[in-house]
Amino acid sequence: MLEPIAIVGAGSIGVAFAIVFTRAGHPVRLYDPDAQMRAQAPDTLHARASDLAAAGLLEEKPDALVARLLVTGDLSVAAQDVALVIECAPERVDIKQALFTELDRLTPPDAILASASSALPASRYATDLPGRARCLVAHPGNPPYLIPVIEIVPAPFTDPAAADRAQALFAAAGMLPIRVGKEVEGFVFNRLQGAILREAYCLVRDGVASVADIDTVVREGLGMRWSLIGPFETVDLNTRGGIASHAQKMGPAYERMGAERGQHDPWTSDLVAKVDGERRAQLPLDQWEVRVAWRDRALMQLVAARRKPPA
Ligand SMILES: NC(=O)C1=CN([C@@H]2O[C@H](COP(=O)(O)OP(=O)(O)OC[C@H]3O[C@@H](n4cnc5c(N)ncnc54)[C@H](O)[C@@H]3O)[C@@H](O)[C@H]2O)C=CC1
Ligand SMILES: O=C(O)[C@@H](O)C(=O)[C@H](O)[C@@H](O)CO
Repeated sequence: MLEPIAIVGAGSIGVAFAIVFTRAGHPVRLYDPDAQMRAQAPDTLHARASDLAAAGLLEEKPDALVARLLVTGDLSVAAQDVALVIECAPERVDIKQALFTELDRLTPPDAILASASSALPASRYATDLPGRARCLVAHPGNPPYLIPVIEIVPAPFTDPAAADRAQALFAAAGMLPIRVGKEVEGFVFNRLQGAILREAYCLVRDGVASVADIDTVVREGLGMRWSLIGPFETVDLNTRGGIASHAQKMGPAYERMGAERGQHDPWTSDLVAKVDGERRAQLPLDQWEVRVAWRDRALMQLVAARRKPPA
């Protein structure tokens, strides 16, 4: 029997995490103070699991996942003998602080207390807890049962073993944990998303493009490549000579664009050398043509898959 998992908050992300962990075979205790959210959670989980099954993405019947779910309005019931708590309550420090204080009292001392927070580091609400060493952020992309990356964000006081344990639990449940090295607001996922959103809002404000057209540029352009390769690999493969050549050619233009928005973070030669060094360790330049051809074959498969009518 796999360890029980507690999920606190039965909204969009809480129910999505309930799918992740019931699908992985864990008993899941889902807590919410709102009776209506509690009442609708099993049906929502069953409906999403049925969609997963129809897409060929679920190896069990949806009923099997619901059978592992216990929904409760009693936090102490949810917290009993769990290995991991995922807090999915509203994005408010006061609510998270109150919950972490209660969970620190109610859970076994070795249970990991993880917040799904979009931007609030654990040091904003766990610093004063006796059990703070087991507290951290585990920030998913929505929905986590389809988007595998999850950011494990330790606070300065988090025990590295607790972060390791959290990564192991999420990885065993089929997710792709990355360790964020420093506590910053918004971590990596939402800082990158925020950078794009800030520019997109400016482009709409200044009458440069419509909301729909900006979404098209990302969906039918940047996003197609980014669903296969990340932003650094994208420009590395776009430019003969790799990312160092890209920085030389495009760096001044990107610096001017940043200055327009009041941002002055130059791509210094040391920074470019660091980025280029990491890229060359992943892809020696003598393999550049081979990888470019791979990229195009992967894009061809993506284009072909998108042409297939949905089941
Ligand atoms: N929706 C998204 O795309 C993502 C959200 N998150 C984060 O996950 C957390 C939850 O977000 P959503 O699921 O979107 O919110 P939501 O509004 O869908 O659900 C929040 C749930 O928390 C419950 N709740 C309210 N007070 C509570 C309390 N004191 N204790 C326990 N539960 C309480 C509500 O009844 C509701 O069911 C937030 O911190 C959010 O920033 C993280 C990644 C993606
Ligand atoms: O975009 C996502 O899935 C996450 O990074 C989020 O944190 C939320 O969408 C956030 O931006 C709004 O709740």
